[in-house]
Amino acid sequence: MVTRIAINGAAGRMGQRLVALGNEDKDLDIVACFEYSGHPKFGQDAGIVAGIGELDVVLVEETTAQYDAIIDFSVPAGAHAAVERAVDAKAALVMATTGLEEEHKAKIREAANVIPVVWAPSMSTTVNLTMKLCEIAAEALKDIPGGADVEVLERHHRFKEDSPSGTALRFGELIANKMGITNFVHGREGRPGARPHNEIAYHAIRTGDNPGEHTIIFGLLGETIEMTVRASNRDCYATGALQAAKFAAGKKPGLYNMNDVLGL
Ligand SMILES: NC(=O)C1=CN([C@@H]2O[C@H](COP(=O)(O)OP(=O)(O)OC[C@H]3O[C@@H](n4cnc5c(N)ncnc54)[C@H](OP(=O)(O)O)[C@@H]3O)[C@@H](O)[C@H]2O)C=CC1
Ligand SMILES: O=C(O)C1=N[C@H](C(=O)O)C[C@H](O)C1
Repeated sequence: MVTRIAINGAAGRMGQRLVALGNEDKDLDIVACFEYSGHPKFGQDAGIVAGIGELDVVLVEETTAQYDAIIDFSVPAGAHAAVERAVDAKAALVMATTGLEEEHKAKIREAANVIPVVWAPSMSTTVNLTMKLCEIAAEALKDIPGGADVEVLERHHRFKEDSPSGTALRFGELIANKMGITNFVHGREGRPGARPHNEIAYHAIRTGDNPGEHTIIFGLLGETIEMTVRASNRDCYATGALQAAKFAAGKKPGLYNMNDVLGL
């Protein structure tokens, strides 16, 4: 069965890869590509913008095309619009945008009462697998004598607008839940004093064109374990999101994550 998809933020870095890879997938049909009307590429063919030649799908704000799923990699305002579009169209929603405010998150949760929603800060297989591994480590180390200090480092391209990454925050949340940690800090400066155990620190690095890298450190007295997961390009996120769209289309309403999609 072919899944008809719409892509929101289609002229962006991720949007272009979704257009290119979605077009190669015989089980998918790209029927709509959304951008906001002020975008410099608005009205242009989405395939040309993505560098794959004409697709006959133009960057628009509205469409009469019917779609089974909408994939959103945009900005918070764009994500808000994507939720409304999905609910109006009774389509599945794949929500990938990070840096959302509580009002956007509440809207996504509310939408999941009426449509299927896959929502994840990273659509990458290896990132989601690393999250599982970190949960195992956190469970094993939570009561270790001397304590285990958890620090989450992330590196992304200089254009990234939110910080720390949604993925870093999710790593912290999952580990904190396992270890009973309640304090979170962002970097350190001055003289903060000895590190308390009940704390996870995030460190966000922004350089060049890095498509995404996360290192999770569990530091003990006498030994350290670190897990690093690194993207070589954006296709790991795009293929995951396309897989999520196929998974969600036709599912019953509810909130799903990439573990559901990937069977992790
Ligand atoms: N979950 C995951 O696996 C991943 C999530 N992400 C997240 O996806 C988001 C997008 O990343 P990326 O593609 O690198 O960012 P880009 O800025 O390259 O792309 C976002 C696109 O959305 C456009 N846009 C802005 N406002 C709207 C709107 N109201 N409606 C529709 N489109 C709009 C932007 O236009 P303009 O450039 O003019 O602002 C741009 O074309 C980020 O939040 C990022 O963190 C990224 C990779 C993986
Ligand atoms: O903006 C990006 O590029 C990425 N954003 C996501 C995040 O904030 O976690 C996922 C990925 O790391 C790439």
